[in-house]
Amino acid sequence: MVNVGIIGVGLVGSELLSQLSTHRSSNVIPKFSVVALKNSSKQLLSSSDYAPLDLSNWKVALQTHGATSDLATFVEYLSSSPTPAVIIDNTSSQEIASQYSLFLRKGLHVVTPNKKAFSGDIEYYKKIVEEAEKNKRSLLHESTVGAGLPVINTLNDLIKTGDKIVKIEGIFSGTLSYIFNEFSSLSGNTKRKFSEIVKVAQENGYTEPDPRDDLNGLDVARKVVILGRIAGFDLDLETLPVENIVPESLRTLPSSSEFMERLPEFDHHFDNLDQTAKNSNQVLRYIGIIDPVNNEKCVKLVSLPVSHPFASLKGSDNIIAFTTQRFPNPLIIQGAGAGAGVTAFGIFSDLLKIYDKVNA
Ligand SMILES: NC(=O)C1=CN([C@@H]2O[C@H](COP(=O)(O)OP(=O)(O)OC[C@H]3O[C@@H](n4cnc5c(N)ncnc54)[C@H](OP(=O)(O)O)[C@@H]3O)[C@@H](O)[C@H]2O)C=CC1
Ligand SMILES: N[C@@H](CC=O)C(=O)O
Ligand code: NA
Repeated sequence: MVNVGIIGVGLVGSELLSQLSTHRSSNVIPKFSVVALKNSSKQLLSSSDYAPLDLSNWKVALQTHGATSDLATFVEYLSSSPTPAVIIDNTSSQEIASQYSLFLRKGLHVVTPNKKAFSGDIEYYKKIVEEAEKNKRSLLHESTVGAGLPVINTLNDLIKTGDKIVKIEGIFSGTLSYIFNEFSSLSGNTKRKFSEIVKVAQENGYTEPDPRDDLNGLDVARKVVILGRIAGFDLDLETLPVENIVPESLRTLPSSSEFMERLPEFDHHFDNLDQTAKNSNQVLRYIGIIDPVNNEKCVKLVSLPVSHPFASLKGSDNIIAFTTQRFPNPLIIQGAGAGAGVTAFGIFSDLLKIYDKVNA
């Protein structure tokens, strides 16, 4: 049995709990026991015998019986588990990401869709990767790129088996994929306004808590940095060229709701960009590139001909193309790259890897 503590029970965390609960009830011998839950104000720990929490009622239990949130107590409880324990960080918090080093030293495995630790300070990134290895603990983050799509796993396998990366490029944002697939096409469908499409992306659970973190290119930049580092390039958010498509006067608005209210003022601006692309029979797409051969590493909005593979995506699909020494015709991964269900799937598949490892 692997004991699990979950920090962050928002969109992704709630879906993960639902998937774990279904898994538990359909397996004769359960693999996981969720013994601790936490959001930013409350936490719920099981008893000293680490009995599984009742997942049919966790929201009410956390709200009514939860103690005041305290990370030190939470970590102490999990690290005293008599069986292997995993901490899952389903937040986008820098504060939690900066504690992975402690979690690993306390003997916990770490699984997360939070990109901060892997795309932030490079020394901290190297330190936690080393600490995981030294302490023989897993530090898995498949859902940080392409949600549940097997992107990190594939890249790790390519690198560990000695392949050489020639180029990585793709559409790495479910939000920006959805927005431009809907907004910029050459088909004659009745066109929706840019701001309306952003709103639907938010309602569908694709966006970051503040959609400006998608539109400013930062979320894509983080993913490019994460893949670049795994591929052996010391990429940094500070130096990576990033095209920010948030209209300048909306960048400093204090809340995401104010931003969403004012975005319609710029619908004509996005219409103009689209029209310019259309004039040369092209569509707009937001892409990321790591191309060491041509020394190009960046994220940007581009116009592509409709015959380009990135131009024909659907919904929130991501597409990631790895060109390598062994795959001169790129190895391509494509599918839904955002949303609670597919993100929780990636976290769950990381958890299963840990279960298999500790039971090997
Ligand atoms: N949505 C998607 O498609 C994808 C999301 N991700 C990543 O998944 C993560 C979660 O996203 P999502 O579920 O949409 O986010 P939400 O905002 O819905 O949920 C975040 C959760 O984290 C909790 N939280 C925030 N800060 C802290 C803290 N310091 N201590 C304890 N709890 C905290 C919040 O608690 P409270 O409510 O009390 O503040 C809330 O429960 C993010 O890192 C995101 O980038 C990755 C891939 C795809
Ligand atoms: N906001 C992100 C969610 C996944 O990382 C996206 O749109 O891709
Ligand atoms: Na992934």
